[in-house]
Amino acid sequence: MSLPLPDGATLSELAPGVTLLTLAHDRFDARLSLLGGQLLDYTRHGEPPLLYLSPAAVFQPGKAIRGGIPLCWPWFGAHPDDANAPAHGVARQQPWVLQQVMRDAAGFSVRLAGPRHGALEASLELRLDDAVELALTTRNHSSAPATLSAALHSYLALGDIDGATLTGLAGASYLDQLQGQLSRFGNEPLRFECEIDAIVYPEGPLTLHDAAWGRTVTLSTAGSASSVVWNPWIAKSARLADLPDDGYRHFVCVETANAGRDARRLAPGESHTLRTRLQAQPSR
Ligand SMILES: O=P(O)(O)OC[C@H]1O[C@H](O)[C@H](O)[C@@H](O)[C@@H]1O
Repeated sequence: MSLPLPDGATLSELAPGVTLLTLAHDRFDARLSLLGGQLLDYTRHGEPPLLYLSPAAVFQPGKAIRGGIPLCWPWFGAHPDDANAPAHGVARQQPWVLQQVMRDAAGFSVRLAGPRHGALEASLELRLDDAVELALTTRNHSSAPATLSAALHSYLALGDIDGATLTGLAGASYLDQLQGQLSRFGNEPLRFECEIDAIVYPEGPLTLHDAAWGRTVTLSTAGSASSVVWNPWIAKSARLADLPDDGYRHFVCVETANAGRDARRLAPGESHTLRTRLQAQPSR
């Protein structure tokens, strides 16, 4: 029996083996790929998109989709001891199972079951209304403790990288992944003027300010003490086949995470939820 879908929710095939859930609401439209359990876009009517989806993204089972909110799970970055394991874990290349779609006056709630990796099992809850909320839960089914790292790898769309800043990092420590160095931010907002790839340890919510579109996006998190800030800049954009050469101008990844020293140890039977809420607002 197929899953009952509320008004405004439809399933279709985006590409061979890639199922798409489209959500149409009076106030916004969104699309979610069951490959990767990945929100691809969310756009409030009359506003620019919240998320960047690369026009050169590849939609193919076994490949990660460049853009939206990929789920890095159950490890972030390179596997700690297997050089052949895929970067950012197994969740983003695998099909997730749609379990429930509900609609109310304000929006949609969606529940997905994710892949299992060893003793770890993932599930995802999404709430889409005036904001976007994701909760990625990991359960350890083993009788032994297990290590987890993860990220909600949101590609936040920008009108233009020029004039974009990130606030909420004053005095925060960070691991510069390009230099392999631990450092600390000063009090100035972070500007984007070159490649950046850092695991940051903020004390509170981060806000991305976009001068070109005159808006801010605030990320409120729970179950997380780290975020990853990434922009590939010019040379890396040119190297990435699934990103246009000027792609770096149109997004910054601000990824709510359990990464670096914020990786978690799950006791037998324990579960952990990594949560983020993305709220866009006009700049004041
Ligand atoms: O190209 P991907 O595997 O999707 O990774 C894209 C980026 O993801 C994160 O932000 C990492 O910190 C970066 O090191 C990586 O380059």
